[in-house]
Amino acid sequence: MKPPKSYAILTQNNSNTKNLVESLLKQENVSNIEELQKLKGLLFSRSEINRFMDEEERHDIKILTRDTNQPLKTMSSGEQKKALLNYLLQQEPDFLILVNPFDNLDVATQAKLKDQLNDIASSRILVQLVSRVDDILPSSTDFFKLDGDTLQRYESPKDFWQANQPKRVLFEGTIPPPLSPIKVTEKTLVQLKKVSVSFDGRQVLNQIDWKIESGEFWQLIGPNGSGKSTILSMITGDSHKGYGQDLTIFGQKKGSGESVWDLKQKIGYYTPAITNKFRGYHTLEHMVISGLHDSIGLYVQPTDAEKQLAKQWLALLKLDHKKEDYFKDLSVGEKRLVMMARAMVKHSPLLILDEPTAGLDDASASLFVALVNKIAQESDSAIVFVSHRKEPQLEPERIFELQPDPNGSLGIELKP
Ligand SMILES: Nc1ncnc2c1ncn2[C@@H]1O[C@H](COP(=O)(O)OP(=O)(O)OP(=O)(O)O)[C@@H](O)[C@H]1O
Repeated sequence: MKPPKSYAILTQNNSNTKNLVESLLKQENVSNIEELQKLKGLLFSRSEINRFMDEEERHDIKILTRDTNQPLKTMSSGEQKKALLNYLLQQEPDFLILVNPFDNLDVATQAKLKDQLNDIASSRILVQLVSRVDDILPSSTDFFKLDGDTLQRYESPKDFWQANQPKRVLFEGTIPPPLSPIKVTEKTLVQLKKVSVSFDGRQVLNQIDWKIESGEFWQLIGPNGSGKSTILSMITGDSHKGYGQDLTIFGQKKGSGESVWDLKQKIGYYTPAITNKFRGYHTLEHMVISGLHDSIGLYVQPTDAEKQLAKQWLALLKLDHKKEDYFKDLSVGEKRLVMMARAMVKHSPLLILDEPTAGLDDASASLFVALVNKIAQESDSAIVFVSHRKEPQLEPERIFELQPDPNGSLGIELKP
């Protein structure tokens, strides 16, 4: 018997992924993929995990975590995805829609999930929506590209692969300088000395020593659950686990009465999930300028200098023609690029980028990485780039790896 069809849909920055997914779930007719009409589909995506997380936090409804005490929010990405896939399969859907299934997963977990999905593909229809061509499953039988709302079908796999080889984006232009540089006197921005963290008696970090100095470009790597987010949240002040530890940030020992506002002022933080907080009517220009004020939206009239700066950043991202558009009307990929400018506009002394390329298409990821390299070269900001994916163009000077161990992860510096 022939295995079921497996559809691969390449999404790009302008793709209306949400509309397509909604139509498929509502069992509506979607042109070029009519065979799925009236079949029952379920969704495997980051947004579904977020929805279940919300249910848990707001209404105390535990669905994916029925069999454990641990809240979904505190699980590693691999643990969350596993829980969601099991839950979906129990409901025996006719087809599964997979949106960027490998994002946020470490290499070993990606390989495991890939095997599992290839197995599922032998008995169930899969519809993959992926923004990176490398993520397309070998089981794919039918190939598409989503351009806005238009689903374009390729005649053959060969046509698809010929048309969609990832291109390297070369970065042109220079990074706009900050309006008012933020002064830091310390050379050492962050220092962890023998930092150990445990949750519910389980040790996650074991005696971590790490020093981040002004202007350094670090990549932080480590498998799912090794403690990367735990370290970052101690640095940004979002976790109380830093107290009582030997952790010094911008010259101030954690727990010595440092101001969280002062800390936030000096740290630029970007993770794709932040994008969801900005749902109001903010123009792109105001979005970029709001990065100077650390606010969601702008409550004061921007100055001419601020407008000029926003214009330069938007030009760099080739989005200047949309500066008066509303942020909420952009595609996901375009939103990410604007959020990236927002995080960088101030030239914070420390810039933390937490899996920033997740969900971007190949061209935008390449642009993003080129921009980060450029910032590293041209500015005084220290950068910590967290990523599972090997971004071929990324040029970190130093790599810090968390290596899991039964007594908590060890922190080791690797050669780039
Ligand atoms: N508040 C918490 N309560 C219980 N366990 C937690 C809590 N926060 C984190 N953990 C656990 O600590 C471990 C490290 O989690 P962390 O999120 O720091 O890993 P990570 O390296 O960032 O993972 P990923 O790459 O998947 O994001 C995981 O096993 C997670 O389940």
